[in-house]
Amino acid sequence: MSESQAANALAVFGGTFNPVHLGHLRSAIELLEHLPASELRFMPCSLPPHREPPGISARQRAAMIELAIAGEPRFSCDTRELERAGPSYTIDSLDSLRQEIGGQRSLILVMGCDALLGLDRWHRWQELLEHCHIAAIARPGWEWPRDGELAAYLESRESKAPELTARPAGGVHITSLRPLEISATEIRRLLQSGRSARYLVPDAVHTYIHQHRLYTQ
Ligand SMILES: Nc1ncnc2c1ncn2[C@@H]1O[C@H](COP(=O)(O)OP(=O)(O)OP(=O)(O)O)[C@@H](O)[C@H]1O
Ligand SMILES: O=C(O)c1ccc[n+]([C@@H]2O[C@H](COP(=O)([O-])O)[C@@H](O)[C@H]2O)c1
Repeated sequence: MSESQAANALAVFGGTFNPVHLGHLRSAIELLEHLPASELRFMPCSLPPHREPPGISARQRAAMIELAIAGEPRFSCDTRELERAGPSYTIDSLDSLRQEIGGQRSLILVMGCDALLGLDRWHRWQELLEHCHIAAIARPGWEWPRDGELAAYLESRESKAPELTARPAGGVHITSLRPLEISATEIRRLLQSGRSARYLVPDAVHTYIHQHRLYTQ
């Protein structure tokens, strides 16, 4: 594979993004440059398959992503999960992404290691790596799973970054990036208790949250 093909990898960062914050954004740019990928798409889910429905609409969560990424040409917001009814299963999105980009381009699903540790509870989880690679961001305190089916599955597919960009799918790469201990839960809690979430989210997201009176109850 040529260098230009390798640099053409597409990274997709799925999440509830309720709201998107600087932890997501900084990790995304560091990961994009580490892999490297030519573009990274944030893919907000509509109905999270595995947790309570977010209190605000998927359109509002996507609008905040659009505000957060404005001016960064390597980032975009992929709204395909907003167009589907029912739970936003990642396998369905990967199917649809493959139809869009074809079978040859490297496709890298990005997640935090907390999400990776629950991978064996995802819908049709053992098919995910037929469609994509996984790049997982190691967060402080994270440990590689020691035993069980998931541990063996991940270990047998562990790959270095250049292996992810050299083929379309099938590898698992775990990398430590600058740890920013920010969570959407903490942001919602701050706002619910009347405190400020400023400087944990981009200013434009902060303004949007206040204009739309989000997370106040
Ligand atoms: N500070 C962070 N640094 C790196 N990755 C993160 C960070 N926060 C969340 N992630 C990852 O981003 C993805 C989407 O996360 P999500 O939208 O649920 O954000 P969150 O902050 O974890 O939200 P919540 O607190 O509501 O669970 C997940 O794979 C998660 O592991
Ligand atoms: O497909 C599934 O069964 C599945 C189960 C749990 C989580 N996911 C996806 O994992 C991503 C991270 O989820 P979350 O809850 O950390 O925002 C998000 O894109 C979810 O849709 C997907």
